[in-house]
Amino acid sequence: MDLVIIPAGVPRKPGMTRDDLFNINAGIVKTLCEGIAKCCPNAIVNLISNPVNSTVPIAAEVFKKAGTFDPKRLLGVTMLDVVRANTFVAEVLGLDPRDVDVPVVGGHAGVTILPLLSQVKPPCAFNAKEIDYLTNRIQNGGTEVVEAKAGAGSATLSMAYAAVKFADACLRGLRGDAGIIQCAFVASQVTELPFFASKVRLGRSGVEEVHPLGPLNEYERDGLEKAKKELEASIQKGVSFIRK
Ligand SMILES: NC(=O)C1=CN([C@@H]2O[C@H](COP(=O)(O)OP(=O)(O)OC[C@H]3O[C@@H](n4cnc5c(N)ncnc54)[C@H](O)[C@@H]3O)[C@@H](O)[C@H]2O)C=CC1
Ligand SMILES: O=C([O-])CC(=O)C(=O)O
Repeated sequence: MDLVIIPAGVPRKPGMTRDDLFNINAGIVKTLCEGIAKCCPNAIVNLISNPVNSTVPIAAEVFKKAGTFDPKRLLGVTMLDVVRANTFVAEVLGLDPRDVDVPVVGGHAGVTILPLLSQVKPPCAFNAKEIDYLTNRIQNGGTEVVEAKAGAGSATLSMAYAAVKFADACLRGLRGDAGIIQCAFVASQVTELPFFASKVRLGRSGVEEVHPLGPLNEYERDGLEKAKKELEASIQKGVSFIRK
Protein backbone atom coordinates (compact mmCIF):
# COMPACT_ATOMS: atom_id res chain seq x y z
CA MET A 1 0.00 0.00 0.00
CA ASP A 2 1.61 3.28 -1.13
CA LEU A 3 -1.05 5.85 -0.29
CA VAL A 4 -3.93 6.01 2.19
CA ILE A 5 -6.51 8.80 1.92
CA ILE A 6 -8.63 9.44 5.02
CA PRO A 7 -11.88 11.32 4.26
CA ALA A 8 -13.92 9.59 7.00
CA GLY A 9 -15.84 11.56 9.57
CA VAL A 10 -18.81 13.81 10.12
CA PRO A 11 -19.12 17.06 8.16
CA ARG A 12 -20.21 20.43 9.60
CA LYS A 13 -23.73 21.79 9.78
CA PRO A 14 -24.44 25.55 9.51
CA GLY A 15 -23.28 27.43 12.60
CA MET A 16 -20.57 24.88 13.47
CA THR A 17 -16.82 25.42 13.30
CA ARG A 18 -14.51 22.65 12.12
CA ASP A 19 -13.36 22.32 15.73
CA ASP A 20 -16.94 21.39 16.71
CA LEU A 21 -16.30 18.11 14.82
CA PHE A 22 -13.37 17.22 17.09
CA ASN A 23 -15.26 15.03 19.56
CA ILE A 24 -16.47 12.60 16.90
CA ASN A 25 -13.75 12.78 14.26
CA ALA A 26 -10.77 12.57 16.65
CA GLY A 27 -11.78 9.04 17.62
CA ILE A 28 -12.41 8.01 14.01
CA VAL A 29 -8.99 9.27 12.89
CA LYS A 30 -7.30 7.60 15.88
CA THR A 31 -8.84 4.21 15.04
CA LEU A 32 -8.00 4.46 11.33
CA CYS A 33 -4.40 5.48 12.07
CA GLU A 34 -3.98 2.55 14.47
CA GLY A 35 -5.03 0.37 11.54
CA ILE A 36 -2.53 2.05 9.22
CA ALA A 37 0.28 1.58 11.77
CA LYS A 38 -0.54 -2.12 11.86
CA CYS A 39 -1.36 -2.87 8.20
CA CYS A 40 0.60 -0.42 6.05
CA PRO A 41 3.07 1.54 8.21
CA ASN A 42 5.02 2.74 5.19
CA ALA A 43 2.09 4.33 3.35
CA ILE A 44 1.86 8.05 2.66
CA VAL A 45 -1.22 9.33 4.53
CA ASN A 46 -3.42 12.12 3.11
CA LEU A 47 -5.61 13.32 5.97
CA ILE A 48 -8.81 15.13 4.95
CA SER A 49 -11.05 14.62 8.04
CA ASN A 50 -11.66 17.81 9.99
CA PRO A 51 -10.48 19.56 12.04
CA VAL A 52 -7.28 18.98 10.00
CA ASN A 53 -5.34 21.31 12.35
CA SER A 54 -5.96 18.75 15.12
CA THR A 55 -6.39 15.46 13.26
CA VAL A 56 -2.87 15.61 11.76
CA PRO A 57 -1.29 15.94 15.25
CA ILE A 58 -3.57 13.08 16.40
CA ALA A 59 -2.31 10.88 13.57
CA ALA A 60 1.30 11.80 14.38
CA GLU A 61 0.83 10.84 18.04
CA VAL A 62 -0.79 7.50 17.12
CA PHE A 63 2.10 6.70 14.78
CA LYS A 64 4.68 7.78 17.39
CA LYS A 65 3.06 5.44 19.93
CA ALA A 66 3.20 2.61 17.41
CA GLY A 67 6.82 3.43 16.52
CA THR A 68 5.96 4.07 12.85
CA PHE A 69 5.94 7.89 12.66
CA ASP A 70 7.72 9.37 9.67
CA PRO A 71 6.98 13.10 9.31
CA LYS A 72 7.63 12.85 5.56
CA ARG A 73 4.65 10.54 5.15
CA LEU A 74 1.89 12.42 6.98
CA LEU A 75 0.15 15.22 5.08
CA GLY A 76 -2.95 17.21 6.00
CA VAL A 77 -4.85 18.05 2.82
CA THR A 78 -5.22 21.82 2.37
CA MET A 79 -5.48 21.59 -1.42
CA LEU A 80 -9.09 22.79 -1.44
CA ASP A 81 -7.95 26.13 0.02
CA VAL A 82 -5.51 26.46 -2.90
CA VAL A 83 -8.20 25.45 -5.43
CA ARG A 84 -10.54 28.11 -4.00
CA ALA A 85 -7.79 30.73 -3.80
CA ASN A 86 -6.80 30.12 -7.43
CA THR A 87 -10.47 30.35 -8.49
CA PHE A 88 -11.31 33.57 -6.61
CA VAL A 89 -8.06 35.30 -7.55
CA ALA A 90 -8.53 34.29 -11.20
CA GLU A 91 -12.05 35.82 -11.13
CA VAL A 92 -10.65 39.14 -9.89
CA LEU A 93 -7.81 39.11 -12.44
CA GLY A 94 -9.97 37.89 -15.34
CA LEU A 95 -7.72 34.85 -15.86
CA ASP A 96 -8.22 31.09 -16.13
CA PRO A 97 -7.77 29.53 -12.62
CA ARG A 98 -5.43 26.96 -14.18
CA ASP A 99 -3.00 29.80 -14.95
CA VAL A 100 -3.00 31.13 -11.38
CA ASP A 101 -0.91 29.93 -8.42
CA VAL A 102 -1.75 31.22 -4.93
CA PRO A 103 0.29 29.84 -2.02
CA VAL A 104 -2.00 29.21 0.97
CA VAL A 105 -0.15 28.58 4.23
CA GLY A 106 -0.92 28.08 7.94
CA GLY A 107 -3.68 25.58 8.52
CA HIS A 108 -7.17 24.59 7.44
CA ALA A 109 -9.72 26.58 9.47
CA GLY A 110 -10.81 30.23 9.46
CA VAL A 111 -7.96 32.63 10.22
CA THR A 112 -5.41 29.82 10.05
CA ILE A 113 -6.01 29.71 6.26
CA LEU A 114 -3.53 32.34 5.11
CA PRO A 115 -3.42 33.11 1.38
CA LEU A 116 -0.18 34.85 0.40
CA LEU A 117 -1.60 37.27 -2.15
CA SER A 118 1.74 39.08 -2.43
CA GLN A 119 3.21 35.89 -3.93
CA VAL A 120 0.56 35.16 -6.57
CA LYS A 121 1.81 33.94 -9.92
CA PRO A 122 1.58 35.53 -12.42
CA PRO A 123 2.79 38.57 -10.48
CA CYS A 124 -0.03 41.06 -9.88
CA ALA A 125 -1.09 43.80 -7.48
CA PHE A 126 -4.36 44.05 -5.54
CA ASN A 127 -5.82 47.09 -3.83
CA ALA A 128 -6.72 46.99 -0.11
CA LYS A 129 -10.39 46.25 -0.84
CA GLU A 130 -9.49 43.32 -3.09
CA ILE A 131 -7.07 41.93 -0.50
CA ASP A 132 -9.76 42.02 2.22
CA TYR A 133 -12.37 40.50 -0.09
CA LEU A 134 -10.09 37.70 -1.32
CA THR A 135 -8.66 36.84 2.10
CA ASN A 136 -12.12 36.62 3.68
CA ARG A 137 -13.60 34.65 0.78
CA ILE A 138 -10.72 32.13 0.83
CA GLN A 139 -10.79 31.78 4.63
CA ASN A 140 -14.56 31.28 4.65
CA GLY A 141 -14.94 29.18 1.48
CA GLY A 142 -15.80 26.04 3.46
CA THR A 143 -18.33 27.88 5.63
CA GLU A 144 -19.92 29.40 2.52
CA VAL A 145 -20.56 25.89 1.17
CA VAL A 146 -21.77 24.51 4.52
CA GLU A 147 -24.31 27.36 4.74
CA ALA A 148 -25.42 26.95 1.12
CA LYS A 149 -26.00 23.21 1.67
CA ALA A 150 -28.13 24.13 4.72
CA GLY A 151 -27.53 20.97 6.77
CA ALA A 152 -26.86 18.55 3.91
CA GLY A 153 -23.10 18.43 4.60
CA SER A 154 -19.98 20.26 3.49
CA ALA A 155 -18.00 20.62 0.27
CA THR A 156 -18.04 17.09 -1.12
CA LEU A 157 -17.49 17.33 -4.88
CA SER A 158 -14.89 20.11 -4.74
CA MET A 159 -13.12 18.16 -1.98
CA ALA A 160 -13.14 15.07 -4.21
CA TYR A 161 -11.50 17.17 -6.95
CA ALA A 162 -8.93 18.57 -4.52
CA ALA A 163 -8.25 15.11 -3.00
CA VAL A 164 -7.60 13.59 -6.42
CA LYS A 165 -5.35 16.47 -7.42
CA PHE A 166 -3.35 16.10 -4.19
CA ALA A 167 -3.18 12.29 -4.25
CA ASP A 168 -2.04 12.45 -7.87
CA ALA A 169 0.77 14.83 -6.87
CA CYS A 170 1.82 12.45 -4.07
CA LEU A 171 1.81 9.47 -6.46
CA ARG A 172 3.80 11.35 -9.10
CA GLY A 173 6.32 12.21 -6.36
CA LEU A 174 6.51 8.56 -5.30
CA ARG A 175 7.09 7.59 -8.94
CA GLY A 176 10.09 9.91 -8.99
CA ASP A 177 8.73 12.80 -11.09
CA ALA A 178 10.74 15.97 -10.46
CA GLY A 179 9.45 19.37 -9.32
CA ILE A 180 6.18 18.28 -7.66
CA ILE A 181 5.32 21.16 -5.33
CA GLN A 182 2.02 21.57 -3.46
CA CYS A 183 0.81 23.17 -0.24
CA ALA A 184 0.11 20.79 2.65
CA PHE A 185 -0.17 20.80 6.46
CA VAL A 186 2.91 18.90 7.60
CA ALA A 187 5.48 18.54 10.38
CA SER A 188 7.44 21.72 9.90
CA GLN A 189 10.22 23.96 11.17
CA VAL A 190 9.06 26.93 9.13
CA THR A 191 7.59 28.51 12.29
CA GLU A 192 7.95 27.63 15.97
CA LEU A 193 4.86 25.37 15.68
CA PRO A 194 5.37 21.62 15.14
CA PHE A 195 2.92 21.56 12.21
CA PHE A 196 2.28 24.19 9.57
CA ALA A 197 1.02 24.33 5.99
CA SER A 198 3.34 25.66 3.34
CA LYS A 199 4.60 24.58 -0.06
CA VAL A 200 6.35 21.23 0.06
CA ARG A 201 8.29 19.24 -2.52
CA LEU A 202 6.95 15.73 -2.94
CA GLY A 203 9.20 12.87 -3.92
CA ARG A 204 9.96 9.18 -3.53
CA SER A 205 9.91 9.36 0.27
CA GLY A 206 6.95 11.73 0.59
CA VAL A 207 7.67 15.29 1.79
CA GLU A 208 11.27 15.80 0.71
CA GLU A 209 11.49 19.52 1.40
CA VAL A 210 9.34 22.01 3.30
CA HIS A 211 9.58 25.42 1.69
CA PRO A 212 9.91 28.58 3.80
CA LEU A 213 7.14 31.20 3.59
CA GLY A 214 9.10 33.73 1.55
CA PRO A 215 8.75 37.48 2.04
CA LEU A 216 5.44 38.52 3.67
CA ASN A 217 3.90 42.00 3.63
CA GLU A 218 2.52 43.65 6.77
CA TYR A 219 -1.03 42.38 6.16
CA GLU A 220 0.27 38.82 5.84
CA ARG A 221 2.53 39.15 8.90
CA ASP A 222 -0.52 40.23 10.95
CA GLY A 223 -2.48 37.29 9.53
CA LEU A 224 0.37 34.94 10.38
CA GLU A 225 0.32 35.97 14.05
CA LYS A 226 -3.46 35.34 14.25
CA ALA A 227 -3.09 32.03 12.45
CA LYS A 228 -0.30 30.81 14.75
CA LYS A 229 -2.29 31.61 17.90
CA GLU A 230 -5.27 29.50 16.82
CA LEU A 231 -3.07 26.77 15.31
CA GLU A 232 -1.08 26.33 18.49
CA ALA A 233 -4.26 25.58 20.48
CA SER A 234 -5.64 23.21 17.81
CA ILE A 235 -2.37 21.28 17.58
CA GLN A 236 -2.15 20.98 21.36
CA LYS A 237 -5.75 19.75 21.52
CA GLY A 238 -4.92 16.94 19.09
CA VAL A 239 -1.73 15.96 20.91
CA SER A 240 -3.50 15.92 24.30
CA PHE A 241 -6.27 13.70 22.94
CA ILE A 242 -3.77 10.86 22.47
CA ARG A 243 -1.38 11.62 25.35
CA LYS A 244 -4.16 12.10 27.96
N1 LIG B 1 -9.68 18.95 4.30
C1 LIG B 1 -10.65 19.54 3.61
O1 LIG B 1 -10.39 20.46 2.83
C2 LIG B 1 -12.05 19.07 3.72
C3 LIG B 1 -12.41 18.23 4.74
N2 LIG B 1 -13.68 17.77 4.82
C4 LIG B 1 -13.98 16.87 5.94
O2 LIG B 1 -14.06 15.54 5.44
C5 LIG B 1 -14.93 14.79 6.29
C6 LIG B 1 -15.99 14.10 5.46
O3 LIG B 1 -16.83 15.07 4.87
P1 LIG B 1 -17.91 14.65 3.77
O4 LIG B 1 -17.29 13.70 2.79
O5 LIG B 1 -18.53 15.89 3.27
O6 LIG B 1 -18.93 13.84 4.70
P2 LIG B 1 -19.89 12.62 4.29
O7 LIG B 1 -20.84 12.45 5.45
O8 LIG B 1 -20.43 12.83 2.93
O9 LIG B 1 -18.92 11.38 4.22
C7 LIG B 1 -18.26 10.90 5.37
C8 LIG B 1 -17.98 9.44 5.15
O10 LIG B 1 -17.25 8.98 6.28
C9 LIG B 1 -17.73 7.68 6.58
N3 LIG B 1 -17.44 7.35 7.98
C10 LIG B 1 -18.00 7.87 9.09
N4 LIG B 1 -17.47 7.30 10.18
C11 LIG B 1 -16.54 6.41 9.76
C12 LIG B 1 -15.66 5.51 10.41
N5 LIG B 1 -15.66 5.41 11.74
N6 LIG B 1 -14.84 4.77 9.66
C13 LIG B 1 -14.85 4.87 8.32
N7 LIG B 1 -15.69 5.69 7.64
C14 LIG B 1 -16.51 6.44 8.36
C15 LIG B 1 -19.22 7.75 6.31
O11 LIG B 1 -19.76 6.47 6.11
C16 LIG B 1 -19.25 8.59 5.03
O12 LIG B 1 -19.13 7.77 3.88
C17 LIG B 1 -15.51 15.78 7.29
O13 LIG B 1 -14.79 15.72 8.48
C18 LIG B 1 -15.31 17.11 6.61
O14 LIG B 1 -15.27 18.18 7.51
C19 LIG B 1 -14.63 18.06 3.90
C20 LIG B 1 -14.33 18.91 2.87
C21 LIG B 1 -13.03 19.53 2.73
O1 LIG C 1 -15.75 23.65 5.71
C1 LIG C 1 -15.87 22.45 5.99
O2 LIG C 1 -16.44 22.03 7.00
C2 LIG C 1 -15.26 21.45 5.06
C3 LIG C 1 -13.94 21.93 4.66
O3 LIG C 1 -12.95 21.76 5.36
C4 LIG C 1 -13.86 22.82 3.50
O4 LIG C 1 -14.78 22.84 2.68
O5 LIG C 1 -12.84 23.51 3.38
